[in-house]
Amino acid sequence: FQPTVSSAPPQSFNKDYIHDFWSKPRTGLEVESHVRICLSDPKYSSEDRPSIQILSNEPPLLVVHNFLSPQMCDDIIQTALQTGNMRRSTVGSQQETAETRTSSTVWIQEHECPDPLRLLADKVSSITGLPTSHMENLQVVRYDPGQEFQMHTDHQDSFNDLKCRGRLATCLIYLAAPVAGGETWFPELTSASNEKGVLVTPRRGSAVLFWNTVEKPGCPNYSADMFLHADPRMLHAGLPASEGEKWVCNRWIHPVDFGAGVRGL
Ligand SMILES: O=C(O)CCC(=O)C(=O)O
Ligand SMILES: [Fe+2]
Repeated sequence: FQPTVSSAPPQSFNKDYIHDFWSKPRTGLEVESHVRICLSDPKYSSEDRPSIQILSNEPPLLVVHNFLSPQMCDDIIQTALQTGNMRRSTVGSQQETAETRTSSTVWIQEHECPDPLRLLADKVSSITGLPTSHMENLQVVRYDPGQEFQMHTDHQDSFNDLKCRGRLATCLIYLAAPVAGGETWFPELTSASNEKGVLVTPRRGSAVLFWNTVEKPGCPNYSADMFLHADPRMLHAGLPASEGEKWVCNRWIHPVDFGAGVRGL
């Protein structure tokens, strides 16, 4: 396989980004080489080399270290703070607060922090093969010690009723790592060497990428308006940190274009 990756400017989705790499199960080596090719575009040459870890190949779960530079992570955190709008995080399409999610959230738009957000969207687009116009605004989340996001899937079947449909894929980035704890835990992704599932340790600038739904673009009979089922294997939790702040941001990708003004769910 040889995915085509264009050097189009980030915001204009170029059809060359489209590839059907994720339409069938892949080996870890295939996933690694796909992601390496996507991120080897000359426009990323000034950045630190990404290093790719495949934590599960089916369903795919990967971590890309150096996805964003430390400076870009700080810029996103500063932008979030400057809005003065951080509020208790919510869950679900009704945006309700819940005891299961105790962090604070703010949504930021691309014009508020252009370079990091464009770069982030562009890389996610090239890896997933989905256009940047299918992405929600960036959700920035701060956890103080003891705060957490209990077990959940990022897609919920009720999202099918929304115009924007569901959250096909997630790119979660650690903007600041706590001193201790705060791992992201995927308990269903067990293997001989990982009986308790996969535990991802937060590291500043690292991205965690995964698909949330059983149906993926390019799969047989896939269409943008089909019913999307949450993949129960992708259950995960943000565990509480015991010391230090943890900051993350989420970029979620939908099967349809949001049109002008990408909003958060
Ligand atoms: O904070 C984490 O480690 C996970 C966050 C998460 O799963 C989410 O925001 O949907
Ligand atoms: Fe999540």
